[in-house]
Amino acid sequence: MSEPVIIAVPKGRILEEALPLLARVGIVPEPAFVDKNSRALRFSTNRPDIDIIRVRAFDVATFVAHGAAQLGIVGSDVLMEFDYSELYAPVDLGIGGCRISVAEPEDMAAKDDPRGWSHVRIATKYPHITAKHFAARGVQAECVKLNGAMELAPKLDLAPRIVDLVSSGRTLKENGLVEVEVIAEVTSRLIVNRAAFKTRVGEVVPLVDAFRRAVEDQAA
Ligand SMILES: Nc1ncnc2c1ncn2[C@@H]1O[C@H](COP(=O)(O)OP(=O)(O)OP(=O)(O)O)[C@@H](O)[C@H]1O
Ligand SMILES: O=P(O)(O)OC[C@H]1O[C@H](OP(=O)(O)OP(=O)(O)O)[C@H](O)[C@@H]1O
Repeated sequence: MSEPVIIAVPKGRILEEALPLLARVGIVPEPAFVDKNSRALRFSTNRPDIDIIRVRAFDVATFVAHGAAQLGIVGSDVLMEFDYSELYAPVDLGIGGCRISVAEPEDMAAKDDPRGWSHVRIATKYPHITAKHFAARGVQAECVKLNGAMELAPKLDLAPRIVDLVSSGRTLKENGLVEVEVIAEVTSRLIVNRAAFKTRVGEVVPLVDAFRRAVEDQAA
């Protein structure tokens, strides 16, 4: 038998929604996958031809782009940030819904006019998305790269504004910030390594179809 197809899934919040979706596709990981005490990173599934690896959200795209995994589940925010040409994203999975937005302190927003900005300093995990968003209207964005807790930046004078993911808005509110611009809506996508799509077509195409059907059945 050939090597199993590897599906990369993020270990963060998408995982909770990804597990029922995988089950609808007919893929059930071994019990260690959901065992918080397990330190394993690669897991077998009920399908001998499919293994799952659990990696950080940003790394899902890297593993799949380099062909270390053939498929992956990842937020469209990550795809926008990295823009890997080796990735094909054929299915919107309809999970992990949120948006990527610009936010600033409430008191600042009351007097601020985004149309007057010419240069902005932004704390973010997404410097590429941020720079592109502002460059499109001639605003220069100076980014301070953080990996989390961006909401702390304005009060601690690291940067007056942030670009981060927003879902319920609770994190912004509890940190005295308000959303001033939505950059993009975000959902999770199924991604496929372009080379694997050709070289392992017999394994990859039925899987992509199964994910597509699982999403359509859920929506119906
Ligand atoms: N508030 C949210 N609501 C819905 N989806 C979200 C939200 N925050 C993040 N996501 C989605 O989940 C993905 C992973 O989220 P997040 O980066 O918060 O996970 P994480 O476990 O903190 O990542 P890591 O620790 O690897 O940096 C994001 O890329 C995004 O697509
Ligand atoms: O609008 P809300 O519903 O409050 O969600 C937004 C929060 O969710 C994400 O963080 P996450 O909880 O994944 O933690 P992180 O900071 O470790 O990425 C994001 O970075 C925001 O902080």
